[in-house]
Amino acid sequence: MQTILVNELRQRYGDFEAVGGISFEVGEGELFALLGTNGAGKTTTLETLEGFRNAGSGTVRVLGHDPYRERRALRPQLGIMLQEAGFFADLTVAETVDQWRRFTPSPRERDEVLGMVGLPQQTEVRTRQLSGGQKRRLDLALALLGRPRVLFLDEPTTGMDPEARHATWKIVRELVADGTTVLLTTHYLEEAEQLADRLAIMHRGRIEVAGTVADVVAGQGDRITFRVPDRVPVSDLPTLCGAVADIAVESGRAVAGYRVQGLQASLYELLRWAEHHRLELDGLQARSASLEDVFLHTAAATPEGAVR
Ligand SMILES: Nc1ncnc2c1ncn2[C@@H]1O[C@H](COP(=O)(O)OP(=O)(O)OP(=O)(O)O)[C@@H](O)[C@H]1O
Repeated sequence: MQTILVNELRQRYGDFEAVGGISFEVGEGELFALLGTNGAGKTTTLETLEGFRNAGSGTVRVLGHDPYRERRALRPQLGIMLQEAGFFADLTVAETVDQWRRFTPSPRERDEVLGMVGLPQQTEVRTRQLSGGQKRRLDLALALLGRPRVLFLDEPTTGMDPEARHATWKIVRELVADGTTVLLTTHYLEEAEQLADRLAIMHRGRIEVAGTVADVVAGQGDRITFRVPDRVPVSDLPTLCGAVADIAVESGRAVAGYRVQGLQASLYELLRWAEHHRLELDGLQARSASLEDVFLHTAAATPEGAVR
């Protein structure tokens, strides 16, 4: 049995289809990241899995349960970190945790969860006085109180400084190593690269690409870029193993960018061309595709407002 199963899920808000028939599965102890452009439908998908919304159509299962209809059975096994924290501003951190402990079966001790998320010094601070990153950490502490089998994290590290983000990644890695299944959404591609066993990139309600980071990046080609030399008209730039240059302007200079299959042969052609024309190639870079390249390519493929 898959811990999380989504099959042909569709969700509408009135006439607007926010999720347009997506499918994916997450196995026990796996971390799956949902990436996507703004408004792609990630939170709507997460809210459906968390049992806050009934599936418009399609099938959704978490630990074998329908999360909306069987919420009562499922809820104690879930940890949920929403995008916006909803704390009582006048309660202290300790009071907030204590209040949540009352509603949680066999909860972790207060000191244990605050220690896990790195807030042991803040017990007497009122929640309204916490920084944005500390609020996210308190939110994570509350999601971990019930030792969840499945953890939903909606942009868990937004507002955190790099140190807090790395500390949070460490906590999440340890939870996954202990067998917790995690579904997270993030806008930080590095977060997905660091944590995800598998990921999916959503755009306008659809999953455009999915797999391991290596799967997703494979087949995207490598990148060669350089500043176009002043005396070379753009129309005279070479093709590299059949690839044509895309021209971008950076700091007032034209930059040629090629998406090529296989760096070595393409670089060889480029360097031979430069040698032949006695050109120095400023800012020459050659590298493999990154998750960011795939993300930007996916977002550009069907821009907002375009008809599919
Ligand atoms: N309650 C609602 N009523 C109407 N439209 C909504 C509602 N909630 C979300 N939407 C719309 O549905 C689409 C998907 O929203 P959703 O919040 O799921 O996207 P997201 O991928 O989480 O976006 P972001 O990365 O910006 O948080 C958006 O266009 C959003 O404006």
